[in-house]
Amino acid sequence: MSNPNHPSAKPPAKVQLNLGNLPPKMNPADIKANSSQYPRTPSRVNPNNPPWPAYRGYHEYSFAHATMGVRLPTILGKAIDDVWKTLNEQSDEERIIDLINCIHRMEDLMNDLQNNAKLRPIADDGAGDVALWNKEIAKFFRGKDFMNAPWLFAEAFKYRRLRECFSLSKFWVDYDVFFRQKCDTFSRSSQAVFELSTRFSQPRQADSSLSEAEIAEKNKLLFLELTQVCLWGNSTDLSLLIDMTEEDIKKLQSTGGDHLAATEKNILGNNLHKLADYVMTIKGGRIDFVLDNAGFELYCDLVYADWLIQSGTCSKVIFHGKKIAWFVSDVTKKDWDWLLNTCVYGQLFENATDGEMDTLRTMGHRWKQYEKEGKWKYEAHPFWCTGYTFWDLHSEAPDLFQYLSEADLVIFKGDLNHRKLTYDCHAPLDTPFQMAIGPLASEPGAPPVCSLRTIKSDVVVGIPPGVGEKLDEEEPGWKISGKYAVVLLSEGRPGDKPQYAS
Ligand SMILES: O=P(O)(O)OC[C@@]1(O)O[C@H](CO)[C@@H](O)[C@@H]1O
Repeated sequence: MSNPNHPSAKPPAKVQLNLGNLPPKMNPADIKANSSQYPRTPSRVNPNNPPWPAYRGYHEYSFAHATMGVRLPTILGKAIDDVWKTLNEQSDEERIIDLINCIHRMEDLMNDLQNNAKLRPIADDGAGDVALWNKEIAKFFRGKDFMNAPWLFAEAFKYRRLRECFSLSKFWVDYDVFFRQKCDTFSRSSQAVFELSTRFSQPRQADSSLSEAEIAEKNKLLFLELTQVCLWGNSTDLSLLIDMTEEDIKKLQSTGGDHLAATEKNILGNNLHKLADYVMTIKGGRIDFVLDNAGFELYCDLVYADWLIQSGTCSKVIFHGKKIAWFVSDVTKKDWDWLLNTCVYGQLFENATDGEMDTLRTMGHRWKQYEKEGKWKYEAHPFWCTGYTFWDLHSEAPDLFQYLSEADLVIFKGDLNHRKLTYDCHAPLDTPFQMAIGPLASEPGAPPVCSLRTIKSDVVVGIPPGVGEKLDEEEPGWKISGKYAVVLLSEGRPGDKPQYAS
């Protein structure tokens, strides 16, 4: 038997080798990204092991690290301030005490975040998504904490825990800690709001002097510009830009023609023209938006969707929003209603002229009419607020997949949706979009999918070789600045009948 106490069982003293002529060591991210075992074969892929290596909070080189360590506690701190503000406006003791308990639960969450606690099951608050959350935690994240679970799951988990702080209360179940901020960004966007309303409030008139070919060409050009308005409307999301001045916002939201021509250069993966060619073939169809941010971005989405209806491209537009307050600025039904009603009845913009206010009201009335007639529909499937990526949409939410498969096009807005489409992992920059989104491109019945995304976090795919590498050298912050974008299109398999495991 070997004796562990014998001197020969001790490890040898360290031998120092002089290795000055060997090539330098790769950093861990590069080792993983270059490894030949990626992408993982489908049977080895799961939420803790995406096709390429996951981003995790402890990866100091990634935006995940800054988010988990600094952004999330800051966002939660501001949310607690918001609740105190609400509490100070209350008079009923029972409601006050109930709200104080919500604050205590938020403080517990802050404590868990700051001390990197393990991810625990979601408390049974009676909501339909609890089983799905707890199944995922039990299967893939047992013993994982906020920093070593994949960033996407850990971050989504934080927002579901925040929901739990209120869903366990008696009076505050639907309280949205971000609602005040969301309304505020819209009211601070007056210049861009009126730039669009003064152009688009009047119903579209067909120009009888033009030939069909000329009308088609004009339509295409307008579509190209409106798509850019819709794309860049995403650059002012609240979670990154909370402390922006009015001037900063104006610069980002500039919607003029020259500005758009210049910004097309910043679309690094650019299927914009392919998208336009495809959309021009749709007549009286259905386009779905998987929404991102409330306020100004939603307003741009609505201007875009209004054109899709008026041009005859669509007879129906479906907007997919969130059931609960999510990632600070995501659209909920309350945000949707607020925007439509504020356009018609609001007095948000102190310096606006009566004429400008009229244009906003005209558009608001038309939009509400679309909703009444069923041309526009707001939906909120619970799957959008889970920790699953869209690689699991087909298997975990077959009803939603079936519904999306009936659309002529599904447009996913923003950074978070893009992360979910691509499994939020370290895929090479030139990975084709179809490959990066997996089943949502390859499953029978997969609809045509477009990602309109200003780049605000690490995962980037679908860009030509060499472009990202050059930016890495010249502008190391390019992946989080929101200055660059992608417009990527997957054709899907729309002709094929969806199939589900029995
Ligand atoms: O989805 P959006 O509004 O375009 O961007 C959201 C964002 O600012 O916050 C997310 C969560 O931290 C990141 O994916 C991204 O940086």
